[in-house]
Parts: sequence; structure tokens; C-alpha cells
Amino acid sequence: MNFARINGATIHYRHRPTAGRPTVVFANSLGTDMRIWNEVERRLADDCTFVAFDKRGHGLSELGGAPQTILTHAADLAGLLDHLGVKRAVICGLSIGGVIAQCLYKTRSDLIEGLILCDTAAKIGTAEMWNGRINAALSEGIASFADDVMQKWFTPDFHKNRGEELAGYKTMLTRQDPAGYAAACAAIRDADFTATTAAINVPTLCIVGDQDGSTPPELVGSLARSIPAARFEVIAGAGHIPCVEQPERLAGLIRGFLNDMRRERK
Ligand SMILES: O=C(O)CC1=CCC(=O)O1
Repeated sequence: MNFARINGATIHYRHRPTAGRPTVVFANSLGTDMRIWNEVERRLADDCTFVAFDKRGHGLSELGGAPQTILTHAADLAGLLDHLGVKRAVICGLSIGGVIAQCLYKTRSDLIEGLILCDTAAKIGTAEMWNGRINAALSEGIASFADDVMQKWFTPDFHKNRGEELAGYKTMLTRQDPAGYAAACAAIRDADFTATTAAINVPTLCIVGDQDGSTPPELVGSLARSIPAARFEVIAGAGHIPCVEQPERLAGLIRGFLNDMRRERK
């Protein structure tokens, strides 16, 4: 376990170097911590230097002071790269992690050599929806809507056949700090990169689970179409969290993307 003091908060991260390989930073989604990447990390051990972190207010990272916006999270990611001495990295962001990646591209494109935008969009959801989630998290607790979130995260097949994991990931969600969860909801609510995605000019791969209930394939497809050099892949048999549900397929797509980037550099 690694911790660093970044922008006034203690941030929990993991850094597993692989010599001579690009650094890929994995940014996770709302209500999860970095353990969602464990199965992908294992499969990419020879392909990249792995970095993952709990965004502030999630997992073992402190929330820190308000106000918090996507800019705060992007500044934390930049601070983590500075802390690790990483000059340029591929950012693989899931959902809000992908929004943070788009924000980092807008504010510090010098740090980014490629983007993997997974189950995400330039704008996710509506203000009404996020305000409802914030109110419920703070007044009734995350458990009050956790079953609804599980429907979005995982496919009916996962619900039917992988009950222990489903229970484990529901526990991961309900153990998040409600204040940290609500702050992240507000950050998503207020973020909109619709006007800036056309300016992204690093290699980009957009990925979505075919049964994603939060950012469906049409939405992620429209993100991909708005980025000039983006490729778009749909993972069969996955909901919103393909790194948990289909890690083999996701790791294969990431490996292929890193190999293509290496070939294009030559
Ligand atoms: O909890 C959800 O609905 C899924 C989600 C939306 C944004 C994010 O990061 O996760």
C-alpha cells in the first residue's frame, strides 16, 4: 500500500513498475476503489507499469476540503504523476475516471500519451439524477439505492452466476464514505467536456460493455465519434464495470492498444 500527500489530502495508490514499458494509470468509477482493476493488472504485468489510485473521498483516500470538482480530481492525478516522477502516461479511466482523464487532457495534455476511455462520456447523466443520488446518499445512506446501482454495474448473467462477487462489490459500494460519494456525484453533475473532445489528438480507445446501464453503448459510441483519432470497441457480456466482469477481454484490448501505440511511434 502506498500513500502520498497530494493537494491537501492523503491519496492511496498502487505503483507496480515493469521496466521499459509505458505507464498506464487506472482511474476508477464512482463508488468503487482501485481493487476493481486487480484482475486487469495481473493480466497486464508484462505490458505496462501499473498505477492505480483511490480518488479522494473513496477507498483509503481522504476527502479533503470542499469544494471539489472534476478539476480537483484531475489536479490530484497530475499530482500523483509528479509524485511518481512520471512525465507522460496512458490514462485508462472508467466512468468518472474517464471524465477525470478528459479533464486532465484539457488542463495538462503534456502528461498524456494516450487515452483509454472506458464506459464514460463527455457528460454523464442529468443534474436532476445526480442531485437525487446526492440527497439519498446523505440522508438515507448509499445502501438505500445500492441494488439499483448493481443493476447498472453488472449484467443479468453476473447477477445469476456470480453471486459472491456481486455481494462483495455491493459491499465495496456501501462502504464508501457518503460525503465522498456525494462529492464525486456533484463533480460528475457539473462536468461537461462536450465542447473539448474534438481537440483530443492523442491515440484514444473508447470501450463499453454491451449491457452498460449507466453509460450505454450509444453514448460511449458518440464520445468515440467526437474524438478524431478514437477507436471504439464494445465488450460482449459486460455492464458498466468490464474490468470486473470481463477482465480478460478488457486486458486484451488494452494490450492491443499499447502495442499499436508502440508500432506507430517507430
Ligand atoms: O453508479 C453509477 O450509476 C455508475 C457511474 C456513473 C458515473 C460513475 O463513475 O459510475
